[in-house]
Amino acid sequence: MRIAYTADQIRAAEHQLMARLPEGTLMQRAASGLAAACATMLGKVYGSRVTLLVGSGDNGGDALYAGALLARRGARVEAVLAGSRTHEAGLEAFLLAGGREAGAEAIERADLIVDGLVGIGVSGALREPYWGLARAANAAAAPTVAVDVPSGVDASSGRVEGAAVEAALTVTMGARKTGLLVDPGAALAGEVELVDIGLGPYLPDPDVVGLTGADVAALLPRPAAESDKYRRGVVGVVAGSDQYTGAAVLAVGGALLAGAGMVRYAGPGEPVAQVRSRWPEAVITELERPSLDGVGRVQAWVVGPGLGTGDWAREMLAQVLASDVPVLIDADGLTLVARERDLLGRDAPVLVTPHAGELSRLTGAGRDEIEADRLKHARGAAADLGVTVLLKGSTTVVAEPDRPVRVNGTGTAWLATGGTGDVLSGVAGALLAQGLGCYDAGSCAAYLHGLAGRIASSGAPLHAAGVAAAVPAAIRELTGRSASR
Ligand SMILES: NC(=O)C1=CN([C@@H]2O[C@H](COP(=O)(O)OP(=O)(O)OC[C@H]3O[C@@H](n4cnc5c(N)ncnc54)[C@H](O)[C@@H]3O)[C@@H](O)[C@H]2O)[C@@H](O)CC1
Ligand SMILES: Nc1ncnc2c1ncn2[C@@H]1O[C@H](COP(=O)(O)OP(=O)(O)O)[C@@H](O)[C@H]1O
Ligand SMILES: [K+]
Repeated sequence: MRIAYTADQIRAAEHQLMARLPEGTLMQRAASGLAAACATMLGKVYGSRVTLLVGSGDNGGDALYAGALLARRGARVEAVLAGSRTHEAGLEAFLLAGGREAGAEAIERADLIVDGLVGIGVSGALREPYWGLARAANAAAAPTVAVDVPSGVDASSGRVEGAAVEAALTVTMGARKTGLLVDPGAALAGEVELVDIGLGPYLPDPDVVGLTGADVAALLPRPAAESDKYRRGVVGVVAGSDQYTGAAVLAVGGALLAGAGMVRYAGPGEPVAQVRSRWPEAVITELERPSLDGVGRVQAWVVGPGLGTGDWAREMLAQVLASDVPVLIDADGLTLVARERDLLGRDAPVLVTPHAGELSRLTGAGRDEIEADRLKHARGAAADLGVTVLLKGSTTVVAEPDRPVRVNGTGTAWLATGGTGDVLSGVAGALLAQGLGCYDAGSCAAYLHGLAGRIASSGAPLHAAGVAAAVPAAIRELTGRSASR
């Protein structure tokens, strides 16, 4: 499990630890970890050119002490002092070790840039001259190592107001920061290396959690020797319409390939014909009118993709929600719920899977605002609606009241293509039907879907059906062949 914390949580832990240690100990630990990471990146330290961007706070102090260590190993280290003041002891140590002060032009001659402008103490958009230095570092040929967080990224949310440093590596102190796991911050952090400064015992429950492949493998249901198709989990899919047939095919495919024991599909003539020809495995009910009578028992429903938003769709959604099993609502289902919130009043669990535009419809917040602070809006919606919210996008986040938000970064931007969300709804539905709760089903589905996207893409365009087809390979990659007994 990768865990991360807000700036406030880190500060509180630091205070407790600092009270037990001689002054400056933590910064020395941070600086030696940082210097070691820079040395690895440089390969050869002696004779290399390192430029430090030094802000007015302790983030700059970390950079200066690390710069001193590199200077002692023979690097030519220059420091651009950007703040109205500079960490005094750090600067003294730096100069004593042979480091030199320089102007912004030192950025261009560097082999490596160290971004110590601002860390967890950032507030708002970078001000000048930090802003200009961040841009110059981004434009330079040399890679940048960010100290603690890339300057300009809000450590607690991943939010970026204005410009931020684009790091090749972020060396983060004590514990990961939430903003390193959530876009846009995550995308700017590059690789993230954690330096242990002894904070562990003082850290509270994490703010956010990222599942690893091993975590997902441990959570994924596997068929046992005595399994049968009913006990493995039956998913019901109510998706597609005469106008949008593909959504039905893709959602059913996601469910089948994510390990459902059986998939029941119910819909009108056109999508039925498509699903029947594409997935002979599905058990299909062709509907003359919007009714679940005679469709049979399921352990979870997926409702909404391509369903439309007219009376038929509304009636199907209402009937699905009147059942006593978990329901995943996506796409058009979310538009209907946004119009009629009372539909969500049910006892059994609900997982909603909006993208930012759909969440905007549900909550009234602007789409850009949601994308800038995904955590806040997913958390807020989960609390307001009393459901589990899986917010899709470049970082997918899964929020449920009173639990750390789960974040997923396994995807690829190639997934931003029509229909991939329909596949995700099927995958998550299959996991719900197999007995996972909304929180686990949502976060495991996001992980598998992202991994399947990477497998399907392999650096080139993918299509949604290809993502569904790659789901078994994603599961195999996580669990190994032993899973298939
Ligand atoms: N306190 C400690 O013992 C430790 C601190 N650590 C380092 O200290 C950092 C936190 O230090 P600070 O609390 O001094 O805070 P920072 O160094 O992150 O930033 C504070 C300074 O940045 C300026 N600033 C804030 N927002 C700005 C903006 N938008 N544009 C321009 N300037 C801005 C403020 O005026 C302030 O002077 C951590 O990120 C980490 O790098 C680590 O060394 C671990 C140990
Ligand atoms: N930039 C991106 N990086 C990674 N994944 C992305 C990105 N953009 C979209 N995705 C993923 O692609 C899928 C798109 O789903 P959705 O927006 O519902 O599309 P559709 O309705 O066409 O199926 C989601 O799983 C989402 O998380
Ligand atoms: K920084």
